[in-house]
Amino acid sequence: MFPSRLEQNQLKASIAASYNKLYSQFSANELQEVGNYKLLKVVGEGSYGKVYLASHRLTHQKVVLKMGSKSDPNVVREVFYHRQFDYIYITKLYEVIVTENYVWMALEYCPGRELYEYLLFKKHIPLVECAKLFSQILGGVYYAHSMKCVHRDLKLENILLDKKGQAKLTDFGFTRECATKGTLETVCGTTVYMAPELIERKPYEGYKTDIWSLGIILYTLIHGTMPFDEDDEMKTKLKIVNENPGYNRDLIDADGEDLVSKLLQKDPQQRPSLPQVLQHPFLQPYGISILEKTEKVMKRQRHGSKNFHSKLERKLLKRLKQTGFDTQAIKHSVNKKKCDTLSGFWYLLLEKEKRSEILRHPRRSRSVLSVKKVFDSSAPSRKSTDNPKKDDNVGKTTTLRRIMSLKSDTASIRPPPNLANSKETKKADPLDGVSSQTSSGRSIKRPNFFHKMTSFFKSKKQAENAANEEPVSPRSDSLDKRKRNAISFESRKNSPKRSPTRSGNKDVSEKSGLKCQKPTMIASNGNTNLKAEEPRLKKFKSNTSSEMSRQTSLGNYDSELENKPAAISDQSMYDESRNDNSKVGPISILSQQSEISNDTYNSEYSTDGNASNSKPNSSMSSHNNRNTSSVVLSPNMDSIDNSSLQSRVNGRGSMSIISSASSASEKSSRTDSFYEISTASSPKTMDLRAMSTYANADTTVPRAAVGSQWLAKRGRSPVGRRGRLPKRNISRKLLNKSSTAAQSVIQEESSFDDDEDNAGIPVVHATASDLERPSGMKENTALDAPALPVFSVLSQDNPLMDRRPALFDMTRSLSGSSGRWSHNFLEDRNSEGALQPGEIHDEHSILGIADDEDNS
Ligand SMILES: Nc1ncnc2c1ncn2[C@@H]1O[C@H](COP(=O)(O)OP(=O)(O)OP(=O)(O)O)[C@@H](O)[C@H]1O
Repeated sequence: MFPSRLEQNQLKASIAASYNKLYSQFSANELQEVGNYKLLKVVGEGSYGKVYLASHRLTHQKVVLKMGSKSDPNVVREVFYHRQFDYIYITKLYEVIVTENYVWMALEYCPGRELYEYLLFKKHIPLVECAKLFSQILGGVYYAHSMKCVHRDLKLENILLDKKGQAKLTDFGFTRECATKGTLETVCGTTVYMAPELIERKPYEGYKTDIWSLGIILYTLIHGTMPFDEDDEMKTKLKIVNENPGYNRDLIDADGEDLVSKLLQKDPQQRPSLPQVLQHPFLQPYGISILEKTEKVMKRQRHGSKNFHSKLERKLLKRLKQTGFDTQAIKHSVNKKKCDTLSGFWYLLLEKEKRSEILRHPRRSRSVLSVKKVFDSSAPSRKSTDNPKKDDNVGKTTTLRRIMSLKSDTASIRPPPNLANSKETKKADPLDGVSSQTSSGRSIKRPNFFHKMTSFFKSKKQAENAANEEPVSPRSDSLDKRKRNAISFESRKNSPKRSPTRSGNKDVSEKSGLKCQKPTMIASNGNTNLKAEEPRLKKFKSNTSSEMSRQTSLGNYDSELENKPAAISDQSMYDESRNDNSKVGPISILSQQSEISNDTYNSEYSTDGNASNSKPNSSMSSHNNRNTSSVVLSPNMDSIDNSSLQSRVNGRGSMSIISSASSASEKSSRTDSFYEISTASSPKTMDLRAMSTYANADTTVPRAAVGSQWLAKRGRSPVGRRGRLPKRNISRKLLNKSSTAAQSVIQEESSFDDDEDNAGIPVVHATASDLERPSGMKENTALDAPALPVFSVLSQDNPLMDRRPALFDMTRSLSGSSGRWSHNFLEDRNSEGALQPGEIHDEHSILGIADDEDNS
């Protein structure tokens, strides 16, 4: 029967509504999904855009999605190196999604955030905790070095804390391999972390400059201030080259000072090797154990230990196979480190399974029966944790009360919320677990006997607290002292009356906008005084690009920028567009939209992660602001009101322009991480490769060529999340035309290809002795560059103004089912000298490590 008119109208309305809904989904500006990941919230902001917390749609595992521009060579570099690292102290890169304009990296989520923020929160880190965290950092660096990779931008901001509070190395944007070059020339990093030889523009050994940066990190962790940090960048550099740092004896002990001074030797050859550092007394007992662990992992990987060998992996694989998955394809992706959809899925599923295993078989230490065991085992662990040097002393008095008393030293220092609430933290250290439960007041869902016991002793201990105070050790004493200082400082902070000094600080702090004045606590006779000259801890983002003068070792960094008004205006335009983006409304989570998006992502393009379109919702923005605020949380936070924080955030655009335009000014000294391109080389064409000289090709990833798009892109980079220019250089020196002949090669790694050609390719690994390069060894010229695949420089309309590596013209998602780079980039171009599809082939993976393994 023909529907009535009313029914017809209803049907029409329903169709129209569906149609409109579909249309609005298509035209939605807000980015909600990328590949298989649903964006949840913004957790940070990198050089090229926001960093999102996301959930993997198939496994519901949390990851971080970091956006990078395809046209940024550092992004290529980052992915290239990062995906080869598989170690517990390095953030895991699960998947890489390449869209039309962007590269998205799905990374292991580290809820503890940056070590920098943690340090700001704690003001300075107690020595024992320093030893532990620093050993973990060393573990990550040692692993990377053993694969002949140097990080070159080691700093507190590039170390994250995972859910267990473990340090993890991240941000491999400046990384390069040293297998083909003994000494490097390209100056990159962050000024305050730079070794003297870098400042002096000497050829340098990458390993040794990393060790210097580690020294800066250790010093800063202990003191809460940086050893060489002046408002004037030139002064900072002079200090780095000529002066030794001063030590605060209240904060550092003799071992610590010894280690820091060794790491900060001006002569790179005098700096110790990483195994030597890890064996240093200051780091014990953590150092040795991490050294052994790292070497074990390296050995296993070197010998090609295979994935899918553990019981859990085999079980999981079997289940997948039964479900109809192509397990061969999964294996292939994982073994080849493709970082595509399949390997991302596998890693995340495996993690989920591991977690379920742990839940199914909880640790005995958490059961009622193991209370005694926990407490017994806690004694030596505490002994080694809190005061390794007083082991004997502690060993004699391993009573429960003693343990709790020791515990109180660290319990007074609040960890970041997500660390405090971390179950894993408790697992890792039962005593810490007790502390976090009780001090954070976190309600435990099912209090068991262990928890009851804990609370009982805790309350008893509190009652007897003052009376039971025991002198423990110099180190613990100093912890106590600092704890008292911290408390005293807290009470001062809360006091409505502020000393003139502090209000003075507030002014400085508010005016400067960028620096966090950090009062130093000088404990004398139990009293806390504020120093008139207060050191500070600033955040040094890799956020500006400065061209180091090649004429003078301490020359003007910024002269180049003055000649680049276009780049600066591009920058401001970009800033404006970013501001606009932040005004967009909330993202709604649309189930239907998700389905549609998924289809899209499974097609050739995963998704379009267009930053200009990826408009975060207001909640995201506000979260981001919160984020930013947390960055400027200083010890002096009582003196920084919200408005000043906000003004800093808002003032970033102009600040970034000023700082990029100014020369060695005060501002530029604060925004001083850069990647110098003058010694870098442009991408190589096949033709050029044959005829060119490769002078100064310090890297093997693509570099800016004459008037390259990269320059323009960098110029339009968003303002860094801390109100400064993006981390890496904005001003890349324009190379003259001939300099395009100075080439770099993209070392295409085997896993981007599907074939098995590279099976059995030798893997280069460094031994500890390899890492000690003879001082006289010079950097190879680029002629020594390995015979690796080369991508041509394909000019577009204007060959001078648009030279960029063809790699960036790819239009196929890396995470696509085939995982092949598209050959589209070879088309529609002035293809003189262009690389033909057949020429993209597997080459020796210099860094190829064998197979994945279970680091946990
Ligand atoms: N794996 C992660 N887990 C949690 N947060 C992360 C992770 N990676 C990055 N973030 C957050 O995102 C912020 C920016 O990330 P990151 O520093 O790696 O980006 P970037 O592009 O290198 O930025 P910049 O160049 O400004 O340092 C970090 O400060 C951190 O807060």
